[in-house]
Amino acid sequence: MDETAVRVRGLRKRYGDLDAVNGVDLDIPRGEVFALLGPNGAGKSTTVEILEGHRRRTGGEVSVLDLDPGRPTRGWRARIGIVPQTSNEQPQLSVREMVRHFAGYYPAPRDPDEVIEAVGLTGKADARLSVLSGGQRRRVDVALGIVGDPELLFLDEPTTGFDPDARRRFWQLIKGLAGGGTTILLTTHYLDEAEALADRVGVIAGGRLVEVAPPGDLGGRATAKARVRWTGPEGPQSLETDSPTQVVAELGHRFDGEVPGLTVTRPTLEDTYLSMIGAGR
Ligand SMILES: Nc1ncnc2c1ncn2[C@@H]1O[C@H](COP(=O)(O)OP(=O)(O)OP(=O)(O)O)[C@@H](O)[C@H]1O
Repeated sequence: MDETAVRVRGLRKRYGDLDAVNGVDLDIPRGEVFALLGPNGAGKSTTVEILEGHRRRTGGEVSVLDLDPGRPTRGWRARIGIVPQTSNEQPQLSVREMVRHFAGYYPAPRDPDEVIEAVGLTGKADARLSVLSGGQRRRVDVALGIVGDPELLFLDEPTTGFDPDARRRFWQLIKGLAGGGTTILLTTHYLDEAEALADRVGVIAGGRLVEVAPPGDLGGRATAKARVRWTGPEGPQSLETDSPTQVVAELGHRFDGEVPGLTVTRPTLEDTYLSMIGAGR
């Protein structure tokens, strides 16, 4: 068995004159949680849909769980789970009926009630989908994506519409799946989500992967200088430094105690991300 779950070389997708995906190379090892970040229209969904076997590519080579998704088989489909950006559920069915119905498509599904519990919908198991809130429906989508006990799970903007508590619970669920060895590829607009979940993040802008790195290293964050700010007798002061601890110690001496207005900051993932996609535009 290949230890690479997803292998992409020179992937291209053209819509008329538009190069929506323009030469993407990517390897995702088995067991990794990989987050694809990028602004609206960057090419995230197009890339993911090609990997899922739901969209034809214009060029390049793709292997997903050792198979070309351009020629999917039934057996291969059963090994992947998909939470698409928009779902087409049957509003007249209950949550339990829907999850059971989907479980029937897979050779070795998870227990539907356990899956409903995992997404926090036990109290709504008998409710029709038509009466659920937007965030609750999204949780049903996640349940349908995992009920087949997939080796590889695609999540396209999975927590859009979730309240903060539901997002945290969803993150726990994803961490649990990842801990059990499921490979996960997610797209998201939430930087905190990428930071909380992903082993590595790929930033895509204008159909190209601008960078792939662990969230802490993205755009040189790990080695970025810290900025120390304080207020001196001459007014607000600011200094960029590799050794903020030393600077703060010296300031402590100079002020003989508390340093007025002292802050030490490094670029956040959001700072880094915004400068990266700014450069990619
Ligand atoms: N079926 C299609 N026909 C023509 N153009 C398309 C089609 N699907 C997507 N596009 C275009 O391809 C580009 C990439 O779209 P894609 O949906 O992959 O972006 P995305 O990164 O997923 O964006 P979002 O964050 O808004 O979901 C966009 O400019 C979009 O308008």
